[in-house]
Amino acid sequence: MAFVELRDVGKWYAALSGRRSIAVQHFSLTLDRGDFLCLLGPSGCGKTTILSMLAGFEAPSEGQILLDGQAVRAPSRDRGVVFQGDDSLYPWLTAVQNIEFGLRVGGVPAKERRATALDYLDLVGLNGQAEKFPAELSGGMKQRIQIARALANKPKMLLMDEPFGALDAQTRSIMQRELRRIWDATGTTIVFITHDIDEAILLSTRVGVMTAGPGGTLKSVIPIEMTGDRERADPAYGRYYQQVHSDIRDEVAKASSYGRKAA
Ligand SMILES: Nc1ncnc2c1ncn2[C@@H]1O[C@H](COP(=O)(O)OP(=O)(O)OP(=O)(O)O)[C@@H](O)[C@H]1O
Repeated sequence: MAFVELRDVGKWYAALSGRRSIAVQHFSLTLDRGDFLCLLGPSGCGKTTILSMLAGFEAPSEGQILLDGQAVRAPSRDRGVVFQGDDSLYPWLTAVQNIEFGLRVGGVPAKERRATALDYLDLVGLNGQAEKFPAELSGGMKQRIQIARALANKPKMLLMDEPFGALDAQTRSIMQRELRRIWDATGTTIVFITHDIDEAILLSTRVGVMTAGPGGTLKSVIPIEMTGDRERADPAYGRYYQQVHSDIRDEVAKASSYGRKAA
C-alpha cells in the first residue's frame, strides 16, 4: 500500500459569474514513505491547491486523498506545513517557544516539550538562538524555526510551499543543503513546491511536473537518481535539467497564452 495516495483528485470553486472555476483535475499520484517530491508547474496550475488538500485545509471536490491508509479530511499535527516567508511565526514568542507551540497545544508537559524543542533547534543548526524573538533573527533563521516547529510534532509528512522563495541566493543555497541533511536525518516524507528546476533537482527524489491551468493535472514524474551530494557539475544533473525543462517549457507557453486570452 502506498504511504500517500491521491486518487483522481479534482478541486473547483464557485466563481462569482456562477460558473465553476476549476483549480485541479484528474490528479493521481502515489508516494512512498521517505519520498521527497518537488512539484513544479506554471503559475496558477494548482500546486498550492494540491498542498492545501494534502494539509486538510481544503477538501477535494472529487477523488480521494489517503495518508497511511486513512482519508485526509482535516488538518492534523501529522502533517507539518511550512510556507514562504516568516509571517507564520508568533512575534511575541521566542524561537524555542515558537517551536514548542504545537506541543503545548497538544498537552505535552513543559519539561518534555522544552527538551524536544531544543533538540529540533539543534537539528536546524540554531543552537544558542533559543531565547531570541523572530524580529532578532534573519530570514533564513526564521525559515529554520518554521521547519523545526513543523518537525517537533513528528509529522508523517512535511508540506512546503515555496519555503525558500523569499531568501537571497546565498541563504537559499545553504537552506537547500540543510533541508537535505534534515531529510536524511529524519526520513520525513516531503512535498515541496517550487518554481525553480535547479532547486527541484538538487533536493528531491522525484520531480512532478504539472500541466498549465486552469485545472492543471500531473503531466510527468521524473525520478532523480543521483548518489552522494548533489552537484551541478554532475553530468546527471544536466540530463535531468534538460528533461524537466522540456516537460515544463510547453506548459509555461500554454499558461502565458491562456493569460493573453483572458486579458
Ligand atoms: N479560494 C479560491 N477561490 C477561487 N479560485 C481559487 C481559490 N484558490 C485558488 N483558486 C484558483 O485555482 C487555480 C490554482 O491556484 P493555485 O494557487 O493552486 O496555483 P499555483 O500553481 O500554486 O500558482 P502559483 O504558482 O502562482 O502560486 C488558480 O486559477 C486560482 O485562481
